[in-house]
Amino acid sequence: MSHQLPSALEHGKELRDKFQQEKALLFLDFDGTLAPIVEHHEDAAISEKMRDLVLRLSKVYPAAVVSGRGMKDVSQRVNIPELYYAGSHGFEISGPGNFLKENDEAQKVLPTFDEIEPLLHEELSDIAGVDFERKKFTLAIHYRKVKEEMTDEVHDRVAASLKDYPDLKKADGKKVIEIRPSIDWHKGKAVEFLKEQLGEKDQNYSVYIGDDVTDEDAFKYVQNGLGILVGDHGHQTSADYSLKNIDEVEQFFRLLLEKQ
Ligand SMILES: O=P(O)(O)OC[C@H]1O[C@H](O[C@H]2O[C@H](CO)[C@@H](O)[C@H](O)[C@H]2O)[C@H](O)[C@@H](O)[C@@H]1O
Repeated sequence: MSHQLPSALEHGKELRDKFQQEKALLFLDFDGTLAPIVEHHEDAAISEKMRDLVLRLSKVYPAAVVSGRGMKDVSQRVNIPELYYAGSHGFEISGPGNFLKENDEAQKVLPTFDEIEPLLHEELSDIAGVDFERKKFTLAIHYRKVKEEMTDEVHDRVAASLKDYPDLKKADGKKVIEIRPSIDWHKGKAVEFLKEQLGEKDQNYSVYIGDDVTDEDAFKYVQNGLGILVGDHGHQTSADYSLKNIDEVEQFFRLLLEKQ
């Protein structure tokens, strides 16, 4: 839980010195970290203030955005062309100079997504408030607007439908079920892959900032560096520091930019 973690803001100056010394690489989640959580996923937006901070930071620390959103979607929302973007929880990665890397194994699962998506629409059609978001390599089923007493039913029906599809698996996020390929790939592995693209040789100290359970894959997997949890997702965390909310993320970014 995040309240057991030291505050990244309170330790800001020592962290800034460490990041400078280690020439840190910066990995940033989008929803809940750069953009506030909102009722409808299509309305999520990064503020001009935050965009400017991320742009300035990326000139000091090579940076990537690592998101559960589709790669195009998140890159358009952030709209800083100089950055790398890992979308669909890392299954698709883009970067400057038309860099594009899609997970080959996940490509083979695309027809299964096409098959199960209409079935799930049908299966959940009588539950008000369910909202689908298809990303290239993952399918989100949002239940933020579903009545509290019906959310277990959404989980149960999705789990039951997935029994016939061993090449897909279910993961949880904030008021969302994420259906992903049953492949050993996640945000943490995407970060390891991105280190090669972003850093110079031997530059692999990574700072990962995220708010959701799916960011735990990155907190756990990132060996050399540290994780900062934004807010509290209600589960155990492998992060090293915490920030209370997006305002604190902004303050932390400002602090990192001091003395440059
Ligand atoms: O990895 P992230 O960049 O944090 O993306 C995780 C999911 O974020 C989005 O859903 C979440 O944010 C929505 C907008 O605030 C909110 O309405 C929803 O309840 C949250 O789960 C996005 O829509 C998903 O595709 C991402 O996987």
